[in-house]
Amino acid sequence: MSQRGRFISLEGGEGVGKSTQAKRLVAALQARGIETLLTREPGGSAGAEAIRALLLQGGADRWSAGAEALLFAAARADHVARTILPALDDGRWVICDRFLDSSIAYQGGAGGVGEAAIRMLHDVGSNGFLPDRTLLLTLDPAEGLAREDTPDRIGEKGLAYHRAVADSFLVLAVNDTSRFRVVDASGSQDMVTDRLVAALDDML
Ligand SMILES: Nc1ncnc2c1ncn2[C@@H]1O[C@H](COP(=O)(O)OP(=O)(O)OP(=O)(O)O)[C@@H](O)[C@H]1O
Ligand SMILES: Cc1cn([C@H]2C[C@H](O)[C@@H](COP(=O)(O)O)O2)c(=O)[nH]c1=O
Repeated sequence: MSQRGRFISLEGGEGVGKSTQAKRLVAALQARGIETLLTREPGGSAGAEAIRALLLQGGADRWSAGAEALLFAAARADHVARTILPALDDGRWVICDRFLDSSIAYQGGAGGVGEAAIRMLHDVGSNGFLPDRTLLLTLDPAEGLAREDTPDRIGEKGLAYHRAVADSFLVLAVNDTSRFRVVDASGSQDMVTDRLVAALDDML
């Protein structure tokens, strides 16, 4: 039987480079002979991708923060059960572009739902399942938003909301230094990839 894979999430605000770096990280791991699956949230399974369309299209006030939290938790439950756990059980590593901490920072912190409520929904939907390591990419939110050509429904919520998201992410990282690594997202893409690989060094 193969050894269980590792589950790595990439987190951070809008435009910090998560999607770019998730692909680069997969390439770096595969170059080391590690079979790796790239996935994302919201999405990553058929049901979760259908919920993604509901969440990211429409006007900024289409959903309340509470309704958003429920939809993200439902999408995550499907994604964990149908995509993430089977890949880990097969021995593959999973790189996930956003996971639970996005819900805590966006809906829980900036949206005002609260961290405890988000964790409770995650307990119900996904048995409280957590990444082995979370890489938090940090960049000034104004710089990140300026990189986005076509912001989605949540990306359009305004700078104050996104500053609150960035603050919430940092609090999470400071409070759980065993799971989180904070990685500077400024500089060239190569520089950021090198920092991310270094932040996984002890697992390689
Ligand atoms: N190190 C970098 N320096 C400058 N631009 C970058 C860097 N990394 C990525 N970008 C560019 O910034 C934009 C956003 O990158 P990307 O989509 O990877 O960010 P993201 O964090 O996944 O965004 P989102 O929050 O919307 O998911 C893209 O145009 C990308 O090419
Ligand atoms: C998982 C998750 C995501 N969000 C927000 C963050 C972004 O604005 C979008 C996802 O877009 P991306 O370009 O694919 O990163 O959704 C959120 O508010 N809560 C979450 O749990």
